[in-house]
Amino acid sequence: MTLRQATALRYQDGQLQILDQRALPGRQQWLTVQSTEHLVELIKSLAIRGAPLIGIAAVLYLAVLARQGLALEALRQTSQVLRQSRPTAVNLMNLLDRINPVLDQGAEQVEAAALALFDEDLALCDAIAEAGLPLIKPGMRILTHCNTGGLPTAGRGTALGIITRAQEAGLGPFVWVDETRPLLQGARLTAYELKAAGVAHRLQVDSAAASLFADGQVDLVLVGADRIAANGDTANKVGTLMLAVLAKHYGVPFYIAAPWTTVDPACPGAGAIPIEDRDGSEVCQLGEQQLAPADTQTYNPGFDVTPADLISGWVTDRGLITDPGAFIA
Ligand SMILES: CSC[C@H]1O[C@H](OP(=O)(O)O)[C@H](O)[C@@H]1O
Repeated sequence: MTLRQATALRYQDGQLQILDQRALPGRQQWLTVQSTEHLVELIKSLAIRGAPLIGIAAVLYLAVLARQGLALEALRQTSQVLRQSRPTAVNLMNLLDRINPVLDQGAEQVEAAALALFDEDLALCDAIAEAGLPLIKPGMRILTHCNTGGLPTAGRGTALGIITRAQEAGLGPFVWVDETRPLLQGARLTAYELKAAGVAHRLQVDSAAASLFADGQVDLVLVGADRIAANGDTANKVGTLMLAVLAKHYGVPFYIAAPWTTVDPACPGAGAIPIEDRDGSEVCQLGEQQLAPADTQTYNPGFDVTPADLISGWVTDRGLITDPGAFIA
C-alpha cells in the first residue's frame, strides 16, 4: 500500500498531490505535480513550504519519476535540480542525499526509500512533541512565528506540534501568533491550524511582539528551524532573530523545535548558511494590491539566523538539547 497522506501532501501509486498553501486559508486547492519544472515552481512560490515537507515532496517526486521509468541519469539530474529549489532549508539536501544512493536500484527501491522518509518525518514530529511537552506549563503564553504545524511536515509539526500536544494533554496553552510578513504564514496558516486544534490564540502584527514582552505577556518563545549549523546557530523565518533578542532582553526562554534532518554538521555557523533573497514583489504587493511603487528597491531575506547564545534550547526528535556542541558531527 503506497498511500501516504499528510495535511498538505498526498502520494499514491506514483502520483504526488499537494495542498496549495498559497491559497490557504480561503481555498483548499489540491494540485497534482505535473513535472519537475512544476514542482520547482510550487516549491519556489511556497505552494509547498516548510523545511521538512519540501524535502519529502522532492524525494516522493523522484519516486513518481522512477515509476514512470525515467533513466538513472535523468533521475540524478532531477535530484540536482530539486536541490537548488530553495537554498536555506537543509532538510531538502539531507533527504536527497539519503535517496540518491538508491536511484540506481529500480523504481520499487526508490519508492520504498521515499515512503520511508515520509514515515520517518511523521515519527520525528511525534518525538518532538513528546520531547517538548515538559516545557509547557498550564496556561503558558507562547509566542510563535511563521508556521510549523502539520502543513509544513508529514506529521503534526514541530513547534506547533508541541503546542497541540500540550492542548491534548489539557495544559491549555495560549498562543501569540506573529502574522509573519511578508507572506503571512502566521496569519494565514498558524491561526488556521490553531483554530482547527481548538487552541486559544491571538494574532498580532510582527512589530507588536516587543510590547508583549515589555508587558510581561510572553512566557515562552517556540519557533521552528530551516537549518541548524554545527555550532547551534539556527536559521528560521525572517523575524526570528528579533524575537530571540527580545527574549534575551526580557529574560524569556527561547526554544527551537526541529527534527534532526534540519541539522547541518557540515555548516560551521551563521555566515555559512545560505539565506534565500526573495523577490521584492512579496514586500511591495499584498496579493493583487500594490503597497509600494512597483520599482521600489527592497530587502527581502526569506530567513535570518539566530546565534546559539540567544537560544535556550533545541527540541528535537533526539530530545531536548541545551548544549550547542551536540550538533557537531
Ligand atoms: C516545520 S517548517 C520549518 C520552517 O519553514 C518555514 O519557512 P517557509 O514558510 O519559508 O517554508 C519557517 O521558517 C518554519 O519555521
